[in-house]
Amino acid sequence: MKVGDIGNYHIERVTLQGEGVARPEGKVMFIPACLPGEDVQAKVTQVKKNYSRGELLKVVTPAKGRVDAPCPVFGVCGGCQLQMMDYPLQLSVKEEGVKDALHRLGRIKDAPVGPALGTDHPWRYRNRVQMHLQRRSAGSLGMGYYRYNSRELIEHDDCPLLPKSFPPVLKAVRSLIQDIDREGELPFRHLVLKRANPSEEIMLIFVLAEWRSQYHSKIKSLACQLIDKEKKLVSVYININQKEEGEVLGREYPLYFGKERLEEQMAGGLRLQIGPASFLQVNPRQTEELYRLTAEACALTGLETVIDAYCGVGSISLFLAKQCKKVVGVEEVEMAVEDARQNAALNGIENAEFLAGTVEDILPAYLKDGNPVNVVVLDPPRKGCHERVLDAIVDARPSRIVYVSCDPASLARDTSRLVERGWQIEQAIPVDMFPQTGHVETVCLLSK
Ligand SMILES: C[S@@+](CC[C@H](N)C(=O)[O-])C[C@H]1O[C@@H](n2cnc3c(N)ncnc32)[C@H](O)[C@@H]1O
Repeated sequence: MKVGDIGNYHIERVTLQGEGVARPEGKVMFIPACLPGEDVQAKVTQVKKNYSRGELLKVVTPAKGRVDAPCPVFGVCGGCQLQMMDYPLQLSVKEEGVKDALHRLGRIKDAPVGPALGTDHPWRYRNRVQMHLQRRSAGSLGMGYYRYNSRELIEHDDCPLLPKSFPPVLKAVRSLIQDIDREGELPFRHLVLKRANPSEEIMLIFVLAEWRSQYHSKIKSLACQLIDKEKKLVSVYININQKEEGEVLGREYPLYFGKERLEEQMAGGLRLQIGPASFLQVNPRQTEELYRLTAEACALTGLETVIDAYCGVGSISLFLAKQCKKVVGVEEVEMAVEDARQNAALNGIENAEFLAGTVEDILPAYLKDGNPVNVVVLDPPRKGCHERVLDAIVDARPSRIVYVSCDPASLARDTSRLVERGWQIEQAIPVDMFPQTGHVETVCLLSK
């Protein structure tokens, strides 16, 4: 096989990245945008020792579940991977993706997984978006997502995952920046929109490469005109991020206009104040399901002490507080911890305590001091938990660990460490928080 060869291939399965897997000559070949069971024609684009890659030329025999992707930039934009599948097939691919990670990466053969919990609203579900800004010339500003694995800007006015209220705000931002900053003086890098439910109020965060006092008047004019024009836009923040690569948001927030925080209200009546640096789950409907499953897995009787590690603004802690004796949240972003403390007060919750710092620093010391723990909830970012965290939890001997994961690979790695130490996966339920994309959340209950 060599680059440029054209051949017909049978797709055995699909990865969470939306790539079909074929096995020509016994070696793995990845071909994007294929469905399991399809016969396709593809051109070889890369040949490595253990695998190759191809470009899909034609679907020869389409499989059940193939649909036309509605978004015109699907396949080019890096945001979605599964739009060419109908929704039931997406759910089964996610369930298989979690099983495969636990079985193959975690070497946990008998983990009971699934079925994946879907949603009635697989479009326009996101309450947060990050857009990248690039100056094309002094008078013209590009705004969009990046192409997969690249920094090339893919411009598209109406991403079908965003709520209807976002595109008008994005258009107004672009046109006002072009009016107010004709010379291209302001070093914009990105912007972030966050939307609260059910008020639908929006916070806008402009990310700049640096801050200089002479930017103040232009920024003020931009923010005030935007807040005046877009009625749902109630808060504008400036964030400074000097790094070109990596995280979109930097640590400094030198300025804001309008409201300091948004307020999210959950179905059970829980109110959450959200600042600009605080994490908020992106799919509010499915978040309710995620937290309901988390609470079910915790099986609290009112007598337990719960640790909520990686707690953000305290959402899971406060969701569980009424069902347990005490909950202790740990979070590294100080602004989020301030939000969490305010949120406890706002909801009249007195049995929740929040500690600021990394879980790997705080939790081992906290548990070593002999503080009691019955149930541990872990909801780490994609990279998963530090080994120190898992060791400290094992030594503290809680009765349950509920691992809420947004990455099947790190879930597999971390749970396999726990399984090696005598823990057992009781159940792992994938929750589809991110329809059309290859991302999947999993609520995994472990006991000993
Ligand atoms: C997936 S979010 C979960 C937040 C929260 N449980 C929720 O449902 O909204 C992960 C959180 O962990 C925080 N975080 C990331 N790494 C951390 C670390 N090493 N120690 C403590 N917190 C961390 C992030 O700031 C973020 O708030």
